[in-house]
Amino acid sequence: MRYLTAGETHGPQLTAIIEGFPSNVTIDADAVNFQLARRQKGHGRGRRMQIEKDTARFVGGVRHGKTTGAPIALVVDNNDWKNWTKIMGIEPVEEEEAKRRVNRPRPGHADLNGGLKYNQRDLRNILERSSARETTVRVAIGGVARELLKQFGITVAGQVLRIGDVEAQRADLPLDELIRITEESPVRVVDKDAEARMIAAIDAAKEDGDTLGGVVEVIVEGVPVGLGSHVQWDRKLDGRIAQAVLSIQAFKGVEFGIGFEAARLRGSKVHDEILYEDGSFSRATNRAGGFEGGMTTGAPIVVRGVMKPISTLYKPLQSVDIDTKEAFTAQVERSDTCAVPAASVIMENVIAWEVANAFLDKFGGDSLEEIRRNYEGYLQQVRDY
Ligand SMILES: Cc1cc2nc3c(=O)[nH]c(=O)nc-3n(C[C@H](O)[C@H](O)[C@H](O)COP(=O)(O)O)c2cc1C
Ligand SMILES: C=C(O[C@@H]1CC(C(=O)O)=C[C@@H](OP(=O)(O)O)[C@H]1O)C(=O)O
Repeated sequence: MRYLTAGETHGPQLTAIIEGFPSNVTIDADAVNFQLARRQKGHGRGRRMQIEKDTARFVGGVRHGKTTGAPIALVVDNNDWKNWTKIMGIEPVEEEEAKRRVNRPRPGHADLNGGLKYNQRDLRNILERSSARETTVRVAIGGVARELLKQFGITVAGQVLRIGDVEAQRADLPLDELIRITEESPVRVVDKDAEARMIAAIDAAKEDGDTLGGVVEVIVEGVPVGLGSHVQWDRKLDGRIAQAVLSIQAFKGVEFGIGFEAARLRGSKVHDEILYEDGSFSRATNRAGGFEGGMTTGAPIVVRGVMKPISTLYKPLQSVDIDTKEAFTAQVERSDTCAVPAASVIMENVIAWEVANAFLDKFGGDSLEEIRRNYEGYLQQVRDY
């Protein structure tokens, strides 16, 4: 499977096309929209989230609630577009005022690199596309992927582990409970004490015109052994997941299982011993986070991602005016203070897509029925091994 997205943050809509999705999968539009609603929540978001009410509009590939095997096309409208029609319209505009030109690049955003690379003197042409607004459709795509995963009992959930210097106690709960509890938290944690301190830290950063990043953990349960492959670099599923996580705007690091901690431990404290009980293989621990050789071990996938602090600062950093080349502070665009809770939902959904894609690579078929036959045959092979 593959997908492409298009659209600008203040343009009319974000658009996605998914190619290669199998037929006969029930698409619960409410479940997809639930993912979009989750992405809009979280303490620390700016005013934009009050303007938008994101919903996915399916415009191809789904009929009477089921996929047909044709490309799935979906659209998320930007409510804010009505305030930007002149500035973001296709037609040329003359007045400088109507352009809302950006000429003082924000350190940490895509503005300067993008301007130089695409030879754009209005950095709005860069920020409009680099904006994390694009993640609306990626979350909708993840929501579609989850509809396939659901058929095979695969569940994805996330929690925030850190915001700035406040660390939350990691909750080790059944995933449905984790989803239910984090859903009620404005910072997507289970640890109530940390929740209060995280909210206070976000408020303090906002007060100072500053921003905060953090750490997010995502868990995938119900994956069979053997998704991904050791035989070719780009078929390693941990590698694909890492790329997907790092493709989320502002994500700068990724780790699996005990992750970077492995660097300071001996091998005996890192690897997961192999057991054979009740007719099947298992592991004493899951320090590897569900991967060996780029393939799933059958244990839950455990991935953490690091999000840097938002780069638009209301007390802006030093920058340079691209016209005069004079020192100036960076431009201030309406912005979030902290988007780590929202990013946890994005991370869940981009990972859901990668797992669904690897699932199809392994059990590939054009219809759900064909995939199910292949899947069940493989499970029998594993049982008989
Ligand atoms: C959910 C979410 C919301 C974001 N909101 C903002 C924002 O309001 N202002 C901002 O400057 N950056 C925001 N970002 C981060 C920028 O999009 C990102 O830093 C920029 O595209 C440059 O890419 P890079 O940080 O990956 O290098 C957000 C990121 C995410 C995931
Ligand atoms: C629109 C979203 O996030 C935006 C991501 C973003 C950025 O620079 O990445 C900048 C802000 O855009 P605006 O200036 O329109 O408020 C965020 O609100 C969203 O998540 O749906």
